[in-house]
Amino acid sequence: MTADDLELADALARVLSACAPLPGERRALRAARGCVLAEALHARWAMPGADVSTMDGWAVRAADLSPRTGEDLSAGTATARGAAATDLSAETATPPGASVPPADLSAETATPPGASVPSIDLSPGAATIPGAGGPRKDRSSGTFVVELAVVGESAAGHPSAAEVGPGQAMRISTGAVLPPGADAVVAQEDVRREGERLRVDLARAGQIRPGHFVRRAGSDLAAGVEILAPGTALRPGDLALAAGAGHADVLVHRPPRVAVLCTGDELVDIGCPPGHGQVVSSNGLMLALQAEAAGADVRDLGRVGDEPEALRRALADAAAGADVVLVSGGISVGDHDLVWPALLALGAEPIFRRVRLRPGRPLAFARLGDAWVFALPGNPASTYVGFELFARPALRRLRGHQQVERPRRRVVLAGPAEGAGRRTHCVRARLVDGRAEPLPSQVSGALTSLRGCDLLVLVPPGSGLPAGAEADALVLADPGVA
Ligand SMILES: Nc1nc2c(c(=O)[nH]1)N[C@H]1C(S)=C(S)[C@@H](COP(=O)(O)OP(=O)(O)OC[C@H]3O[C@@H](n4cnc5c(N)ncnc54)[C@H](O)[C@@H]3O)O[C@H]1N2
Ligand code: MOO
Repeated sequence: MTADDLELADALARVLSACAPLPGERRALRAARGCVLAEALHARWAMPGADVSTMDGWAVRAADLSPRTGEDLSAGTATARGAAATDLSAETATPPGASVPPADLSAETATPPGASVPSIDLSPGAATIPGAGGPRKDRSSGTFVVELAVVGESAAGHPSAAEVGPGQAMRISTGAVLPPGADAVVAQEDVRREGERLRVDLARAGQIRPGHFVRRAGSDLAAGVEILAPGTALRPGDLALAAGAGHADVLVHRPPRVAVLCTGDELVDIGCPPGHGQVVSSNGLMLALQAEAAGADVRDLGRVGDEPEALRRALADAAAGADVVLVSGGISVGDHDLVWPALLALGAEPIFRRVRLRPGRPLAFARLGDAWVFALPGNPASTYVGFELFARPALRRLRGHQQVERPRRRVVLAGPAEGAGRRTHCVRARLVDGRAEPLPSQVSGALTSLRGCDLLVLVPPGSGLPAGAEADALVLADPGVA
């Protein structure tokens, strides 16, 4: 027997248990935004594929700029006391007055576990700063410098096979592969090039440890790891990740095909001035847009009059090739409400006929051929609410989403909300200063009862709620965001 007069949760449970994610189809990445993955994606290679520089500068051996093991830091001739820390020559980029950036010791540049890190104390008062080529105190600036010989270049897309030997430095650009022999990068702001010599100001460059300004091979992703799980709703960043990790297309759940049909002799097309007793058919537009926003491919079948044979044909046509049919109007009990009898005449399997909801009580759900049919009441707010509460979760389930309902939020009412007796009253509201302000009209036949609607406040069965009371609400969109 057809279920009738269901509680909201019961009706939704029946809808969701009926609908399962649609089969997968392969899509180019460019066409997969918003789709839901039907497979696990793995990285086809490590990222980055090699050690690369994170700065424009010079590839060096960190040991050349660090104290040698066992060196007596206290007995040297050079002293850091009073050393000026900045080199404001033309080649350095730091503007006058700007502070010298500290060495980048973030996770990305940090020394790998197990590597030994010689420490250099560059503070005023520290004794000596040895270096491979012999760090020396610059007489004019008073700072400690290491001089390195310039050898070649590694540019992005043009790796160098040449080795950086002790006492040497190679020009390197951001994203370029670290050449053999080098294990760190000094930013170009921290050095001065003098012909074929490179002068590294140690007070300015800070501690240069192996891995400094280097993004290690595989530090982002190791080859073979899972990058995106099945069920992921794909966003631009996810698709970029898939591309970078070696994928040009993805297996996603096929989007549901939705047919939209409006019924009623009184309806006229959008753009036509209604005659006496006529109404512009706005529900078809609204449902098509709501379904598209839920990720469906929509076929708008326009309108059909209140004539049984024509209605049966239109419904059969709508169901052919559709996963979901959204039909508006003609689902109440009047002499001209012909949708339910037409569905039964077509052999549809009824699932439920009515829900304890206002607006949207005469709302039916059935299976016709291979399509799920939502017969939504014709009043515009009833159509809208019925779609949001039942059809949208169904479309999202078909599309493969795990989260199918609108986010729920506990809200405080800025004004009283009327109750609907034995029914849950789905009050349309705006979000104003964090509170739910019921729209002035709650008439289900009034289009203004949808204007600027941010929230559907679920007022439980009963006599209603006063201003200041709390209730659950479905959040339709961020305020002001389409
Ligand atoms: N005796 C009873 N009468 C009604 C009951 C009931 O329980 N017993 N329920 C009422 C409730 S609640 C609703 S909701 C409506 C639903 O009726 P229908 O689904 O049959 O809708 P229609 O009669 O076709 O239209 C209602 C209303 O909406 C306008 N409409 C219809 N289609 C469109 C469209 N495409 N675009 C814009 N507006 C549309 C239509 O002109 C009517 O004004 O039944 C109550 N009656
Ligand atoms: O159920 Mo109706 O949708 O209240 O107007």
